[in-house]
Parts: sequence; structure tokens; C-alpha cells
Amino acid sequence: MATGGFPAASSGATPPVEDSALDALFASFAHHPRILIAVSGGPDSTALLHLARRWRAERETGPDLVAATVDHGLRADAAREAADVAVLAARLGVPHRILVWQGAKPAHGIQEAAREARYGLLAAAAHEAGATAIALAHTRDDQAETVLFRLARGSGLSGLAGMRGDAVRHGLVLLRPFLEVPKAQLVATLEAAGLAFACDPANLDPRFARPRLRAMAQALAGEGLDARRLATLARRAARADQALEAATDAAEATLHRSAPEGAEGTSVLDAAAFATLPDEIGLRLLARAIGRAATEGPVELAKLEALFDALKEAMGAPSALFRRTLAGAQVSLRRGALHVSAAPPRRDDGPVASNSGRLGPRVLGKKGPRS
Ligand SMILES: Nc1ncnc2c1ncn2[C@@H]1O[C@H](COP(=O)(O)OP(=O)(O)OP(=O)(O)O)[C@@H](O)[C@H]1O
Repeated sequence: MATGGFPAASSGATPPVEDSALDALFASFAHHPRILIAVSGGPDSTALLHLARRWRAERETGPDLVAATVDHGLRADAAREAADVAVLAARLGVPHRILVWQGAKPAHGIQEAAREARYGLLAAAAHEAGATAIALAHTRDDQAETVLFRLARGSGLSGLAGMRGDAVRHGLVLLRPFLEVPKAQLVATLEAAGLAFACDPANLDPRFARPRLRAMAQALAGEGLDARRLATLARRAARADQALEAATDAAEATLHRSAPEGAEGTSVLDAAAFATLPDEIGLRLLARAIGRAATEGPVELAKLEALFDALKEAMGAPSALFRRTLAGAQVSLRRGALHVSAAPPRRDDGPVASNSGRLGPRVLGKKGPRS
């Protein structure tokens, strides 16, 4: 059956996930009292429900598991697939809810809108259930696709780090225990357990970027660029990103000067010390400051780099004069300090047009804008 995964560089029968692997896979689950498992009914999340429940059944203590399926109302089969998940969850003894997306559906960007709605519905259900985390079934193949997708869009190191196994969103931890597990192994696990799953035709629809990337995967794998290598790149990029974030934390603590009273979102940094920072750290520090002051959504990495270069050049000049705006934040040099604050409204400004605060792919830094 076509399940939409990345091809492996070497072929061969994929074994199911062993019971002995479950403790390591679900180690992060043990810290939560209750976890909501997001189950679409596809192979990955059906395997997540099955394996998480198997892991929990072997332990005397551990999190309560609950599950939810979002019916986006976009396909004729969606309601039936959600009902199938409800039947499986009942069989496994896991409380389950079906959440229906009832808002207006946009004509364009439907995938993006559906994802936003899905996270909103899942987060609300998790809060209602008293869960502190949502478990998602993204696999190594999904991680590989994410890295390829971001490469193609010019992402920086933070973006190439891919999805995290423990991101925080809507005040909930997003757990992704399968980021190192090939999709084929989950499919093999379901087949071995005799469990059925649904296939979403959108996973093969060439109108969407991810299926198009997936269609190229065979050729890339032939050159050695398979899911394993891309996931390894993500892991290494994440490790480097973490180190750079820690170095940026330290620089921020050293360079930070108190902002004027009442100047919410304003950062004031020692300009002379800022000029001596390695470029990557300076760039991240600037990204954070702009992220705090920005009113117009995420900042593109290329625009941030251009502003940073201009700033460094100005700092090298005797007069050290500088004032520019980016994403609604104003960056200026005054009396030996770098000030970053919300830009004053332009005279011809109408109502502020926010670009929805969506996180774009070409941005940098975790605490400022990021991908
Ligand atoms: N309709 C849904 N209801 C509940 N959770 C969902 C739904 N769609 C996706 N998810 C969750 O988000 C994860 C990633 O979604 P994505 O659309 O990238 O994968 P998918 O192809 O739907 O995966 P799967 O093989 O589980 O269907 C899923 O593994 C699942 O945990």
C-alpha cells in the first residue's frame, strides 16, 4: 500500500517496533500526568495510539492516555475515518473524542488553515482533559521532508534543525516520540498487530509541496540523501543551534541595559560590546530584540542579515549613526547603546495590518522570530 513515506537508501523488509524499544521511545511521556494522543487514523498516529497504550499497559504508574481525532470536514471519508479511530480507541480502553472543525474554510491555503485549526482544537481538548502534553506521530520521514522543505526555502540553522521532540505550543508540550522512527516500521508494526489504518489522498496530491518533495525522494535517496541522512542533519543542526542559543543567552545577559520605565518590548544593549560579538551571536541577539518589539509578524532571515550588515557598518563609522525599521521594530544607535523598540506609527499608516503572526521559514533564533 502507498503510505507516502521516504524511500530508504537500502531496501529490505522493515521489522516492526519491538516491545524492548518502547521505554526509550516513550521516555518523555513519563514526565506528564495525562497526555492527549492526536490520532488522524493514518498509519503513523494509529501506531502511536497502539504503541503508547502498549507501553503504558506494561507500567504500574505513568500518564493517563486520552486521544482525539479532528474531522476537518474536507473529505467525504473523514467522518467515517474518525469513527474508526473511536472504535479502535474504545477497544484499547483509551478515552477518545472527535473534534469537528466548524469554522469557515478559506479558498486558498487550506492545508495551512486546517493545520492551525487542528492545533487549536487539539490544544483546547487537551486543556479540557487536564493533559499537559499532546503526542504527535511525526516520523523520521516527516522530519526529512521538513528539512528538505526548509532547505528549499532558504532556512537558516534553526529551521534546518527540523521539528523538535518537545516543542511548546498553546502552553502544552508537543511530544514527537517517532522522529527517529521510519514510517515503514510503523506500517510493519500495524500489519503485525493486524490493525487497519486510513490513507489520506492529500499525502499524494501534487498540488501540495510536501507530496512533490516526496515524489523526488527516490532520486535523492539514490544519491545517498535519504531520510536517515536528512534526519541526521536535523539532529546535528539542532545540537549546534542549542549551543548558539546558549551563547546568545549569555551575551544577552552581559549586554543588556535597563530599558526606560514603561517601554514594554524595548531592548537596550551595549553597542561597543555588541560590535565585538561573533556575527551569528549578534544576529541572534538582534533577532530576539526585534522579535520582542515587532508588530508585523516574523522577520525573514535575509532581511535581518541585511539590517545586521548595515548596523555593523554604521558601528564602524566615527559618527555611529543608525536608524532603521524592520517588521514594525525600530533599530537605532544612541549614546553608545543599541535600542530596539516598536517603531512609531508612520504618518500615512492606516490600521495596522498584521500578517497573522505565522512563523515563516526564513527566520532565525528561538526567542526572537524563528522558523
Ligand atoms: N485529523 C487529525 N486528527 C488528530 N490528529 C492529527 C490529525 N491530522 C494529523 N494529526 C496529528 O499530527 C501528526 C502529523 O500530521 P500530518 O498531517 O503531518 O501527518 P499524517 O500524514 O496525518 O500522519 P498519519 O500517518 O498519522 O495520518 C499526525 O501524526 C497526528 O499525530
